[in-house]
Amino acid sequence: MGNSFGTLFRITTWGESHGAGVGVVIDGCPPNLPLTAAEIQAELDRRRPGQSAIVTPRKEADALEILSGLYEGRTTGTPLSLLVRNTDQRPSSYDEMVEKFRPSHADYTYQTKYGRRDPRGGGRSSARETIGRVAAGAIAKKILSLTGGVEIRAYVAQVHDIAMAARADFPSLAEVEATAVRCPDAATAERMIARIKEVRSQGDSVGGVVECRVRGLPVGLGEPVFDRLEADLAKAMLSLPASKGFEVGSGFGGVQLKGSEHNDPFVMREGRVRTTSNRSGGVQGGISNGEELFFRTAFKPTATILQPQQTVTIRGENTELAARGRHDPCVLPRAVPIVEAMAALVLLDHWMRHSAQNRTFPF
Ligand SMILES: Cc1cc2nc3c(=O)[nH]c(=O)nc-3n(C[C@H](O)[C@H](O)[C@H](O)COP(=O)(O)O)c2cc1C
Repeated sequence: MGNSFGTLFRITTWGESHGAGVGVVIDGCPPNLPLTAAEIQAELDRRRPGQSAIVTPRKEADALEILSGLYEGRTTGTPLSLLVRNTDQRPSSYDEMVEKFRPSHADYTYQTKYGRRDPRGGGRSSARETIGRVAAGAIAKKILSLTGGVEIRAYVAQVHDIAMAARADFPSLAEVEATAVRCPDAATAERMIARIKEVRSQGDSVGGVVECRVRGLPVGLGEPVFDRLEADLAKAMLSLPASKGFEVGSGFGGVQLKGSEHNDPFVMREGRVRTTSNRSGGVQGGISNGEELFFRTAFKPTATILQPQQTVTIRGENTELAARGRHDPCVLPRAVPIVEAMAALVLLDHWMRHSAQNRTFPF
């Protein structure tokens, strides 16, 4: 229940923030894929805490161990089990949270639903859970790139009220990784970093928007009804901690246009059906149309802030909480590889479904 994602390329994540470790079991990975721990580690390093001055200082190497599913450097087609041990736990930072609910975090709802919870760092609600998603997503990304040259690029497009100008070309990975905030526009990135440092010094936090673009997708991924490509992407993105909004293509902005302004005209180009604009964001009728996939995910300001806030105890008493512990003043820079991983998981799963239905039989 609730800990698995996907249909043919299926993952189950496990583990808590301050338990022994976190990880993922991947079912359905094709056999014979060349794979090393180092390739997966590269993606985990983009997600890990302590990587820059604007993220949580928790010191975790997030060193990956592959426990199963790999033999002589290639996948075997059997379940892959990937593990990252927790090393820098300081559960005493969370003593107050045993009794007091952090406003806008998961404490109250978990406590009420289950009658008990692991208050050390949020337990399962901690973003440490996303390590398993990023590890599995690294494998999905590799398969997608080998299969059809699919490239997935997420980046921070907005922090608080600082937004980068819309960009026509596909940003390179080097541009995204060039600054600690992962915004490919260097001047905007500087302003974002300054804002994050400013709110952090006030014991406060800010949110923002991650944009994601995918090129090299074939026409045909997705379903016309419930499992529409954008519906599955929306679920993937809204399943991330702190995400609050999802839009594909023109999104909410599209409501300001008329149909005549919003439609993407078709044109024949180099023997292929293309569109001259992309307000659809690469999806029409729930199915990829071969244009660039484009979607945006909004993340709220980090819930745990170091200022005193009004709250309630588990015994129902009004009280105040000034949180301690190590927190991200803005989750956006670390959310980038997580968004890419979830996109890869959705796209590979739909690629496998599409292949199974449309390419298996000789009629
Ligand atoms: C990369 C990343 C890092 C996060 N770091 C923190 C953090 O340091 N402190 C915190 O309170 N929340 C953090 N969060 C968000 C919480 O996990 C999330 O707000 C909480 O689970 C409640 O879920 P909700 O905000 O979706 O309702 C982070 C989220 C992401 C994606």
